[in-house]
Amino acid sequence: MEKVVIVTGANSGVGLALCERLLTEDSQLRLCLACRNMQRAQAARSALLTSHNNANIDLLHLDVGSVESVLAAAQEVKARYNRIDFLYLNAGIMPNPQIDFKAFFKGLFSKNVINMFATAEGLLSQQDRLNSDGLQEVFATNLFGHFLLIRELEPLLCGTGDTSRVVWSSSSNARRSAFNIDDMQHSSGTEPYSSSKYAVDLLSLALNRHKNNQGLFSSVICPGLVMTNLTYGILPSFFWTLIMPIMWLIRIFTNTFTLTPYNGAEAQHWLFLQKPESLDPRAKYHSLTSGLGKNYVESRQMDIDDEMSDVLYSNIIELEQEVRSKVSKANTAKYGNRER
Ligand SMILES: NC(=O)C1=CN([C@@H]2O[C@H](COP(=O)(O)OP(=O)(O)OC[C@H]3O[C@@H](n4cnc5c(N)ncnc54)[C@H](OP(=O)(O)O)[C@@H]3O)[C@@H](O)[C@H]2O)C=CC1
Ligand SMILES: CC(C)CCC[C@@H](C)[C@H]1CC[C@H]2C3=C(CC[C@]12C)[C@@]1(C)CCC(=O)[C@@H](C)[C@@H]1CC3
Repeated sequence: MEKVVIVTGANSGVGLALCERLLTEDSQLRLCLACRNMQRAQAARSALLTSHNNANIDLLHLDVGSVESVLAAAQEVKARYNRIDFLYLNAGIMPNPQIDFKAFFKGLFSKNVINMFATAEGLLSQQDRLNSDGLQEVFATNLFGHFLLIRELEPLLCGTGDTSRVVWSSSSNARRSAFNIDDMQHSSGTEPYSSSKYAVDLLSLALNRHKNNQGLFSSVICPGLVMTNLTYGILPSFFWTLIMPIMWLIRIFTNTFTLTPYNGAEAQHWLFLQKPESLDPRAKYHSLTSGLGKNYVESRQMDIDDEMSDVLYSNIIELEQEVRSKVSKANTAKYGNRER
């Protein structure tokens, strides 16, 4: 039977490279590119079809940062497919990143230098804002929209008789100290990216606890530092190209500088080939590239605990209920009590 695979944010970077790799692995796939911009999605589809001309590639309009878009996209998915084998939750943003150059130069001469390059700890801050649903944009995009999508697609992910998999794109930048359970959207901090990725780690653990018995398995990956639109938002692409030899040098010491989207998609590709029962719910699967350019995957234990992950799960379910009731009130105001 053909596998149904959905990839969010599939039109560029690691998501697009993953699609390419999955089609090379399994030419019978039914692959769905879930993107917010249909022109870019169409371009990605055309690019994939040039190397895989008989591939089954569908497009889906999905803005994970918008509740209305997630609900509409989920309806469309349920109309098109009767099960989902893999849901890659890859879309992500890091808006308005700022580098703390003072901390960078201080870090260069400290014994923590390798960790600094691998995790960017203490180097980056971002400016977040509220979106039109009244949610913090980074939280809404990197976490909540994807969670709502899973909830909407539960009939296709849970209890279909087969196992289904969700694979979250987290980061080695995820840090417990950037996350506050009393402010899960990170409305009053300066590290919304790190906070949202730490919340992803917690949520994946909770999903496994709540859904494994229904056949749904959740995993978390980090693609390493990859040259994509996300990193070109931190420093311009010409600068990254200029310092590429330095990056290859650093790779010898950290292995986390995967640098190309193809290398970055190693862990997502590897997970596609694994049996869900063999995976560790407390592990993050890292794409790594050695100094000699060899790709491999390493699982590392996440800094998470059951209690916090359970509290976050309940808080997010609560937020989901609030959001749903807002949507239903807005619909009643717009259409009256008529069936829609
Ligand atoms: N690059 C890196 O070094 C690292 C990346 N990651 C994670 O990997 C994932 C992929 O990022 P990467 O490939 O690097 O970056 P890109 O910016 O190249 O890709 C991000 C993708 O997500 C899409 N996207 C963003 N916001 C939304 C939205 N609201 N709805 C739907 N799609 C959206 C983008 O679409 P559009 O083209 O329309 O903007 C794009 O296709 C992210 O989750 C990122 O956090 C983790 C660690 C390191
Ligand atoms: C290498 C150069 C000489 C100088 C680059 C300094 C910084 C801009 C980078 C050092 C570590 C990088 C890093 C990220 C962004 C760019 C750096 C801060 C990430 C935060 C990008 C997104 C992620 O999710 C992380 C895994 C990256 C961790 C390392």
